[in-house]
Amino acid sequence: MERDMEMKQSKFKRICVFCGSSPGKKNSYREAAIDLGRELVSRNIDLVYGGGSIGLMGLISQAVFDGGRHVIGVIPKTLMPREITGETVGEVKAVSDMHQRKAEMARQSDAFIALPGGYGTLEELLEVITWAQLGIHDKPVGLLNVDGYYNSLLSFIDKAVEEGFISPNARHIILSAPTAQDLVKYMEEYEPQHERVAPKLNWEIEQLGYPAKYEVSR
Ligand SMILES: CC(C)=CCNc1ncnc2c1ncn2[C@@H]1O[C@H](COP(=O)(O)O)[C@@H](O)[C@H]1O
Repeated sequence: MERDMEMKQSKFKRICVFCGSSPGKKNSYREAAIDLGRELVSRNIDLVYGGGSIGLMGLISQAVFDGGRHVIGVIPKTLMPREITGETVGEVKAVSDMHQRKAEMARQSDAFIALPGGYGTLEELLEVITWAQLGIHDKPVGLLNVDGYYNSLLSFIDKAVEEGFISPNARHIILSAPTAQDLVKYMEEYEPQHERVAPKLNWEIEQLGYPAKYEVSR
């Protein structure tokens, strides 16, 4: 038993989860959000997410909070009224806008996972993939492909590789699996394979809003 716990100890301290502000139609989406929350708890991983209690965001944050791990909700001031996003469990970090929210979520986390979601989730997911491609970070990005929800996105990405718009190396940035257990395991084993195109520090400063004293001259 003790050995099991030991084996489950993660190299990640905090994972950022992007997910729908809606619950989706199938039970499996809601179950996957809770299951991922419990997987993080079992590996002693804290959660960073977009704040609030609506949709899958609410389910995962509650599961991680109930499991006794730290939850950080990063939420723009304009979305803070409870009638918009509901109650946030754990720590709340208020930011000024959506851009700052993404930068702060990225800065706080060691890896990213996308559960099923809509435009917001896709936008957040594609942004961290793009940042990885550019060498802004080298944190693993995982897609929890619940009931094949993301099959068409993955096919589209394969098409983009085939047509020469995404390099085969950059295709490896996205890890995917149908269950939280397998996904986190793959992410633990991830080694970046894509080439870096920019000096890392410059990008970090510009994109992730690092303190001005580190600013580089142009
Ligand atoms: C005004 C309005 C429609 C509010 C809905 N309430 C919301 N509250 C907090 N974050 C949200 C909300 N809607 C979208 N997001 C952001 O977009 C992502 C989910 O969007 P979506 O449901 O996949 O597309 C979340 O990770 C979150 O960062």
